[in-house]
Amino acid sequence: MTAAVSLHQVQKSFNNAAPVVNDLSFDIQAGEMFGLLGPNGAGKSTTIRMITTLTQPTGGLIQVAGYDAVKQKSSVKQRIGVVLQQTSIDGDMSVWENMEFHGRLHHIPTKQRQERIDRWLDYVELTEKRDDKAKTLSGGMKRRLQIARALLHEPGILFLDEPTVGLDPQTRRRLWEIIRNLNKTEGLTMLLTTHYMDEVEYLCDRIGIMDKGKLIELGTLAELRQNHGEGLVVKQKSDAKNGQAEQWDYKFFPTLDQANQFLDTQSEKTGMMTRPSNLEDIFVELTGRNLD
Ligand SMILES: Nc1ncnc2c1ncn2[C@@H]1O[C@H](COP(=O)(O)OP(=O)(O)OP(=O)(O)O)[C@@H](O)[C@H]1O
Repeated sequence: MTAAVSLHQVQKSFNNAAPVVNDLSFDIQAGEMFGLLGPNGAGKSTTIRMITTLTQPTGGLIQVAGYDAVKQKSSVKQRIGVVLQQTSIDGDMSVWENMEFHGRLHHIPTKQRQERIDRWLDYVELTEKRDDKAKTLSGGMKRRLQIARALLHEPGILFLDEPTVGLDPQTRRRLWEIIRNLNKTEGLTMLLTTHYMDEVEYLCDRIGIMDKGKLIELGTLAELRQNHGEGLVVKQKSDAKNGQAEQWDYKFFPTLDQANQFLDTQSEKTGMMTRPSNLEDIFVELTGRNLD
């Protein structure tokens, strides 16, 4: 079976400097919701820009729906929808006009275009705003408009770069539901990048963790927890006096039971506790860093 997206030893350098994406290989299967997680500067946006044909890799092979992302750009573009951080909507055009303009760019015939505009505006709950100027929309509504617009030519694969960055928790939840439904109900294959752990935990079937241009971990959350340990003993290193941040030591155990047993054997338990491990613990373990 051909993967929906396939990267093989992909590399990207700017101006002959050290690569910002290095030897990156992974596949995304049709219907999968894949999350690329990493701190700022890890190379996530560059990766998504290469897969969506906006930036050319300096090495390796990228295939999307079986087409080469360098040599068969237009075939790739027809099959993908893209919502990047800097994707622009025209603030002086109405919501409907933004959709119409995009539909015309894709040469979608009039009747089909009107039907799809209605369908996707309804899907992202913007029908009531169709005649409002885009600049009057809230941040969450703008993001929903970008998603509706990216779906107008009915791509099979959707790319979302940091879809909920800068949005308040309630607005993020609402977007998550839309994104999840697009994958689970509409069957879209999706790649999203984020530096939010909860976003990945909630939405993604599989997770790739990137750091410094490299893929350092790949699997389902359950697999990552199994690999690193499902139980954790946490010990406070110093208290949070004088405005200092609390510092913690973590020790992974294969299961929570084993973490509990370890704690029982300790004569001095002050400042120690056990809990199930999560993605953030694994990320810190792998990179020695917290995500901001
Ligand atoms: N056009 C460019 N020219 C030179 N360097 C670039 C260019 N685009 C990105 N970079 C560098 O590549 C590295 C990776 O950036 P990238 O935006 O891909 O990371 P990211 O993981 O998406 O982070 P963020 O969440 O901040 O966007 C950074 O060091 C960045 O400065």
